[in-house]
Amino acid sequence: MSDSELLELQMQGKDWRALDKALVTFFREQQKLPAALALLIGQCSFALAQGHLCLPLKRMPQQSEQEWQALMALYPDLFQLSEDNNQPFVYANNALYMRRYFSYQQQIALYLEQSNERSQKLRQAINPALLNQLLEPLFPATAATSAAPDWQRLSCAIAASSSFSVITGGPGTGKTTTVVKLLLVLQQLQQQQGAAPLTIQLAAPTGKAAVRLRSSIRTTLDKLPASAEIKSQVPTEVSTLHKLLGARAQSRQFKQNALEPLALDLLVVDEASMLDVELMAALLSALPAHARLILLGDKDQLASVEAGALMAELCQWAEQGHYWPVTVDWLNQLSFAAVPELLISQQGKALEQQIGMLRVSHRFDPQSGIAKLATAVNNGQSAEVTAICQADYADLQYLEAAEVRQLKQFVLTGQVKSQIKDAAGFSFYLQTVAQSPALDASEQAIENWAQQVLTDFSAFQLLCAVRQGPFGVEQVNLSVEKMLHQAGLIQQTSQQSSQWYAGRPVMVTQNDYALGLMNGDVGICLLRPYQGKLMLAVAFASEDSSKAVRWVLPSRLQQVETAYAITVHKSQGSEFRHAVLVLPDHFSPVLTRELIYTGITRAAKLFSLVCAKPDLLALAIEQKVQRYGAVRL
Ligand SMILES: Nc1ncnc2c1ncn2[C@@H]1O[C@H](COP(=O)(O)OP(=O)(O)OP(=O)(O)O)[C@@H](O)[C@H]1O
Repeated sequence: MSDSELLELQMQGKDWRALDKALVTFFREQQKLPAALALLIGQCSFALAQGHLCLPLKRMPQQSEQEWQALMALYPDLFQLSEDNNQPFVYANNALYMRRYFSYQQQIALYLEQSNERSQKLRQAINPALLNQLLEPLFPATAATSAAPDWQRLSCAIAASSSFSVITGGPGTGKTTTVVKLLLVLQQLQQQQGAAPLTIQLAAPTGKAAVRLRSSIRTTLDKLPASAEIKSQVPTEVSTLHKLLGARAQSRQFKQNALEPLALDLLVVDEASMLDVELMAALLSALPAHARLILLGDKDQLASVEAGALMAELCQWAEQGHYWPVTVDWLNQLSFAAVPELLISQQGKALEQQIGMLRVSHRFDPQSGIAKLATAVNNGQSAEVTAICQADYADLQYLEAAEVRQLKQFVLTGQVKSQIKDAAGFSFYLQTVAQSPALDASEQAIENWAQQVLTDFSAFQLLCAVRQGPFGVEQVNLSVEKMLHQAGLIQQTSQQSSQWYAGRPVMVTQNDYALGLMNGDVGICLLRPYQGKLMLAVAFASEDSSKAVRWVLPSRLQQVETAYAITVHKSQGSEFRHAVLVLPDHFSPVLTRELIYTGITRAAKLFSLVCAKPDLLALAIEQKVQRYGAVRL
């Protein structure tokens, strides 16, 4: 097929977004581009939609790389090949970038390079004996730590002596616990050196993740051995990154930037797998030069919806360690058990010396169904995954359903196996919704009830892999509503004249700065008493610790979707007592190992897998996310 025919096909087809097509039309008209280059630009723009930072030219086999370069060289105002004239496209690392994304990549790479140097100096300046003394009460020796290194202790030491560091680990491996201990260690170091306490800020990419981190920091801090004075120097408030950076409506620019940097000495960002390169670049711009940055997250989770796979890339070698012998000598001074030789590598990069991986889950017994399933999925063992699904685990249910309506009973009770307690289907939270307080109830009683509804709702969540089709988020939500309506648990559905009814869960789909609601926030519509009458209002968990619930009038919520089912992407940063992953009946490129792993690890106690077409599970597990572009050059 000729370039013109291929271009025509894409311009008329469904793959490219309207934005990709508009870009091609614009440059074709402005620059009289030949079809081949127009196709290249269209594919480069479309690559971003798929999460890539760039388009490697090897993905455009119509011409050799030299031929592409020669073609691009004919349009020096459009393509940067050597000299930088602020052209909209940049050719580098055998790939074509849109300038903005090339700049983000360069900025992050430069930061990593500079922080490597700063970290090496910092590590040399810290006395291991003093550090050991501070680690001792927080990470005492146990039978386990004499047999294998205590990775929480060592990750804490790594982060304490780094300007930039990452602590990665699966669910319940103690990322929060470790970081709270780290903050106590750092504040004690300051005290011992007669320096002022560090100004620390905690942040997360979504409101839900921020609320979760806040409550888990508080519980952790209470339990730890440290003086009240030192504990008071560890913040318990957690902000969303957008709030911290001062996001502005209708603008990509933040209030805090290189000219107005954040007033802090140390920033901890949780759920870092959700960070995309644009947000990371904005964060780095706003970070004062002396400040430390610590990222927490699970490297195996789905990458951000936007371009880049930052966390996976930073932690590319975390599993293997890739620690230099000198790093291991240093770590061994702080460890009860020696770091295994397998984790030593002369070839490791400076970045790897700043990464700690937590390797033991304290939430899931390694013999539990959830832990075994998550591991088998991560290792790509599809036969093992099928066997685990069929086996009899108390925390795992497997259900095949060729049509959504077969899920009716399951949606109400959450139960497949009769011996499983607390499976909590949707009838669980709807019972709480029905127990509304009396008309003259106090505001506190109303708030307590709404808070209980929100908690009970998070006991059961359907997670869909896709949006469209019979098992996609949209159809599943409609079907569930119908089932709950037929069961008399809700009074109407959102398809009726007024979309709003008591019990309707909704997810915000766009940041609304005026209302203070962020994309991904979940609220529940309730019939609440107000001045002697009943009125519909939507309750959201409050990020502000002074109150538990924030009320918003339904009429003010323009960008929301019903949320009995949400996509796995949107569930990142959240945890549900019983998480249900619903796989579709057709293959889709979004079905990947990372997606299945992310779905499974949203479950705190019970995980159910619903398969419309069982063979798709193995296919999905064999498919790993691949994203082009690299921040570590
Ligand atoms: N070394 C340990 N020994 C025993 N229990 C621990 C240890 N570390 C953490 N825990 C417990 O394990 C649970 C999970 O810890 P934590 O919340 O720190 O993990 P996380 O990795 O941040 O989890 P999440 O997956 O929610 O991000 C908590 O109840 C915590 O108290």
